[in-house]
Amino acid sequence: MAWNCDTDGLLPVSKAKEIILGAINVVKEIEEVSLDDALNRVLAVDVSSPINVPAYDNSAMDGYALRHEDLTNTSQFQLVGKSFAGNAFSHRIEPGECVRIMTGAELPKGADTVIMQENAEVEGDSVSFTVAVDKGEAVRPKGDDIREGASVLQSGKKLSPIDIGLLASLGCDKVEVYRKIKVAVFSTGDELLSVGEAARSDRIFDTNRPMLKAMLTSLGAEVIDLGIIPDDRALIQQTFERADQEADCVITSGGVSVGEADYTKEVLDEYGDIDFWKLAIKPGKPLAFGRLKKSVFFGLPGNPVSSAVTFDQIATPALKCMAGQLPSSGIQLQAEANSVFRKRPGRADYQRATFFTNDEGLLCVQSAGSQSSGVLSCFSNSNCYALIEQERGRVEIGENLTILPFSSLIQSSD
Ligand SMILES: Nc1nc2c(c(=O)[nH]1)N[C@H]1C(S)=C(S)[C@@H](COP(=O)(O)OP(=O)(O)OC[C@H]3O[C@@H](n4cnc5c(N)ncnc54)[C@H](O)[C@@H]3O)O[C@H]1N2
Ligand code: MOO
Repeated sequence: MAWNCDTDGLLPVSKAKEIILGAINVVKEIEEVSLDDALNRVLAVDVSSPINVPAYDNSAMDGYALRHEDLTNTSQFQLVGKSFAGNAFSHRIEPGECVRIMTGAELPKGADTVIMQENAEVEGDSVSFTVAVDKGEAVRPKGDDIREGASVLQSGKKLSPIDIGLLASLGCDKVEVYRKIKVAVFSTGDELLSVGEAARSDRIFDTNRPMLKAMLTSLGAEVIDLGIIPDDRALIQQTFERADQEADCVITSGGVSVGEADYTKEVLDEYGDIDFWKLAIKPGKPLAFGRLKKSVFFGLPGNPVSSAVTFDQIATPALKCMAGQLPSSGIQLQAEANSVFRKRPGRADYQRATFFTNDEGLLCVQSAGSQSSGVLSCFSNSNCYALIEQERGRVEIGENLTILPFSSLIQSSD
């Protein structure tokens, strides 16, 4: 499994993903949660519908229900009653009769068509219609949306608000989901301060841990926050042992490159079976991955942009798979470069950028500015990656580029 970067060059991103996906296990434990607690949980069973939706033929409009064939014989219908949602007209309608009907109300027996009230003229009990309609007009037939027994949602689906609505329409008040994956996170580095501590001119705030915790929460994971661990061998070892005991996955940031003042590598060499890779990705070249005694481990690079991009592009697909989610591929679009994108061949570059439609309706993309892996502000102002492939060099204005719109993990879209 080891990939020796020194002799074989940089490890391609696709190869790294393949190795990682081959090394992880999907959680097995299933739990039942109420529909109110099901948002963003991963469905552990296939769901088929216990009922027809809608449960009965009903009207899509406020209007008049009638037999379509009668429209060829008469222009005057006799109004014989009313059908309200939840309070239906109980008799069969006979030839030449119509029933006043409200949106959602059950269609009277015998009726097959509804004409909206805007197209009706009413005089006492006599109704005539001003337009011709097709049979079945404004009728929502029983089972039109979902037939009883039909497959509705597949195991592995992360439940969205729409899925919650769909399950509610079936009357499901509980769903079986995989338990949340537990992910332990900590940062290493003597230069780090926790947010809330007083700023110091010789320290930086721990940016990665709150950012990674937020991304993990968006993913639906249970986060175990182990804080900032100083550069102390015994403390780092203890923290790895605890994290490994408590979590399915352990994520750290920093200390995976070639720096000296760091014990992470030493501890990991003893405690786990970890490979230190040099990935063909920018930002985020140094990355560690492997197994601890019980859990899997991702050592993300310390620079905040590198940490976020490697989490998003490398760790996220693996964590989704671990959580039982079906594989999904994000949207890729082609856009025209509206600015120069500087790049040297050698690594796939996930540059932060903004896409937009120009006055001619053409999809364009503009660099978000600094591509330094310490500059989060440009990341925050962007809405996509401009993905410049491994072997490609500088991209000139007017050339085509692949863009990857950010997922909700990176950016809120509204
Ligand atoms: N001689 C070389 N130097 C470096 C290489 C290399 O190949 N040869 N790789 C560079 C690349 S690429 C990256 S990325 C960084 C990654 O280094 P580490 O993962 O070992 O991270 P650190 O050295 O600990 O920190 C890098 C940088 O990030 C800051 N940092 C660390 N943790 C946090 C945090 N939690 N919140 C905010 N900022 C953090 C740290 O202060 C450093 O500025 O190495 C390059 N060097
Ligand atoms: O990951 Mo480093 O430059 O690619 O920040």
